[in-house]
Amino acid sequence: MIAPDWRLQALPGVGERSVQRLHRLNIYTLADLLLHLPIRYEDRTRLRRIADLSAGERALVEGAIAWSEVAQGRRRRLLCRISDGSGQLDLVFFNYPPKTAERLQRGLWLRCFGEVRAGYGSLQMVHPEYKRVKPGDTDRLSEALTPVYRSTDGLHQKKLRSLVDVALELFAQHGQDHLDGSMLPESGWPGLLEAFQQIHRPSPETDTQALLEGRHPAVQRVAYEELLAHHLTLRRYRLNLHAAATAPVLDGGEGLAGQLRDTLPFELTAAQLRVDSEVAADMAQPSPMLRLLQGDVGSGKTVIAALACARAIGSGYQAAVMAPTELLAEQHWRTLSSWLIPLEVELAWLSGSASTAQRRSAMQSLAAGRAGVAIGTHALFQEAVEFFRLGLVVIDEQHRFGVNQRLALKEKAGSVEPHQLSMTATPIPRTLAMTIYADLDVSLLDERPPGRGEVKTVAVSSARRDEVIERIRGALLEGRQAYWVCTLVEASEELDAQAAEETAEELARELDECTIGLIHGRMAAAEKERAMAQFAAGEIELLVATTVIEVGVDVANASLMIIDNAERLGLAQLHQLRGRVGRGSSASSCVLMYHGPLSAVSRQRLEVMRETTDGFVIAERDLQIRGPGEFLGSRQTGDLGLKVADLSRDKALLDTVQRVAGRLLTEQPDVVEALIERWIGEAQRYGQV
Ligand SMILES: Nc1ncnc2c1ncn2[C@@H]1O[C@H](COP(=O)(O)OP(=O)(O)OP(=O)(O)O)[C@@H](O)[C@H]1O
Repeated sequence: MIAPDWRLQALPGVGERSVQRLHRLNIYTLADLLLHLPIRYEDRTRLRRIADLSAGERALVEGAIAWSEVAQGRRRRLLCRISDGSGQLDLVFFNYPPKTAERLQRGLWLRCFGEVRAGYGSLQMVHPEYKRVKPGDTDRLSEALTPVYRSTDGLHQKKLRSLVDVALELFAQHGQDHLDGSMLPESGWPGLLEAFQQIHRPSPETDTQALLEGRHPAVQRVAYEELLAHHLTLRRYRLNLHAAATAPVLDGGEGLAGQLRDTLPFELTAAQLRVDSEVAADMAQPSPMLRLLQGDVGSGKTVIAALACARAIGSGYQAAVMAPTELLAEQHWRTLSSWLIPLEVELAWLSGSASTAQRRSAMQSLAAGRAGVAIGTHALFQEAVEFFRLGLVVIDEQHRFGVNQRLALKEKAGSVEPHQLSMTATPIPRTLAMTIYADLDVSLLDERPPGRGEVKTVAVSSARRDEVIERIRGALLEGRQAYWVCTLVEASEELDAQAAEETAEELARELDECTIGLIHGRMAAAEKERAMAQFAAGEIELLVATTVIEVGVDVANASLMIIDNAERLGLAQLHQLRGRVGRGSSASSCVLMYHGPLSAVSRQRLEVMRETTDGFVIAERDLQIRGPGEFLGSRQTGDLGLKVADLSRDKALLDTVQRVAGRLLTEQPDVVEALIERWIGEAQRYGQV
């Protein structure tokens, strides 16, 4: 602990209202205050001569009031001219309190801080901060640059500054630096207290740009400690979990899993066999499995999930399969039904489009233990779904669920902890995965099932749209199917849906001999399902879609994809979309159609897409081009709850974070506890991360 009482309420002058306001800024403890970094700095350490000022800068000046007057006009304003002997500056106040005009009388010596602007014939400051001082009294000038923080209504900069002051003071008195030089990635970094002082109270010579951009060693030092604390929290969580015998031992399902393998229409790949045995070994343990299955698009993750379900059911337990969208849940339901119903497994389908009666009957069959597998979207599982004996949870598309959802799920299983298998089609570079998913074991499906056609990718300008249309016509005439993906153009789903509708109409005119279908996020679940089913059955030849089809959609006969406005998408999303073709044996193509001149980043992305179809290579390149923010989606990085560290800016720190974390966990558990306590807080705060 840094201070005896670390809550905000314990601070002098902090009442319930201030606490509420601080919460709005995500500040819950004194540590959070220290991690609330300035967004800019102001220099109030030295007085400037008025003659030296120029418009646009913020400066501290002083001078005697030469005259002041109330100017009537469209808006009444108080004008007050000060002079320091070198020059003159006008102070302008609108809507000023009546007392101000009385107070600011000729002859008074004022010290002002504000932004200098060009006025009529002279420089001015509008609404400067000001105070009366004695001429020449420079003793009380600040010694450090003045930080400006992101704030909220009713919480003034002054108040925030004084709270940070108190936090710094308490840290200086009670705070301990737990990391010695050998645990830091670089020598010469400041200690923690010094780092906070340099950030919140920098000396006038400090390179503030480096501070604001996070390159400064002081910010790096804090970011490093924050990353370390997060990583330790996840690793400790995993260690504790492994030590606890709270999960059911699911080792009785080999028979059912074997039957499933025998009835599949294909042989498992070597990678699938390996991952299946990793999963089986975990499930046979009395500590809960927390495994992340990373498989590139089309690598065959669903069958791994099905085998895991079979193992749970064969051991007398139930499984839940959760998907991020209705569309995907529906697809899982179709696939798993076709594989498991022949083995006499009952499935409960918690569809959003099912009638209340159907839903109720599915829930009853789950509660009574008749249904072995429940399938639905994440939202549906949050409702009052009761299980008879839940032993396994499969979560598809890991990166769409934050850490909290991961943890909240456990509650469904009562006193036992279900085994958990997460699946993601977004390959995550190793260092990143190890840092942000340190609580999970990772399995890789790094092999595509045999017999898949190659996907050729081209980038074309929208000026060549006519050629693209002809290409679609050709493919459809050969009996193939195609996707036309409209990417996010408008800020709203509604406008996007509209744009997709218009595109579909346009294409219907241009390709009038073809059957064209439409699917977008604003359609009712049942309508979407119908469109998808028709496409899967070959009744629709060209499917115009928004990015709702990004994940999971699996139609082997579709061998051409046009991505319109491809320059707007990140690599991960492009890769996902492209993964919808090349799922059958015929050769496929993906046309990335771009509009207008390309930015350097877009050009690089399209090049990467042309060069490779390997998701892991793409992920690495994505990280190089843009960093993990875009790569994981801002939600995911946001969900990590990092305040200072930035995974893309600070990726060079991650190796040391892992190495030092390993050492601390084995050699200095007390330091581990202290770091977690200080930066992450107690177990319930972990839930908020
Ligand atoms: N070993 C295999 N041999 C042949 N086909 C396979 C094999 N494994 C899976 N498949 C088939 O490959 C297709 C893709 O599998 P699946 O939908 O599980 O992929 P995925 O990993 O979920 O991909 P995505 O993330 O892109 O949706 C399915 O039609 C599936 O039946």
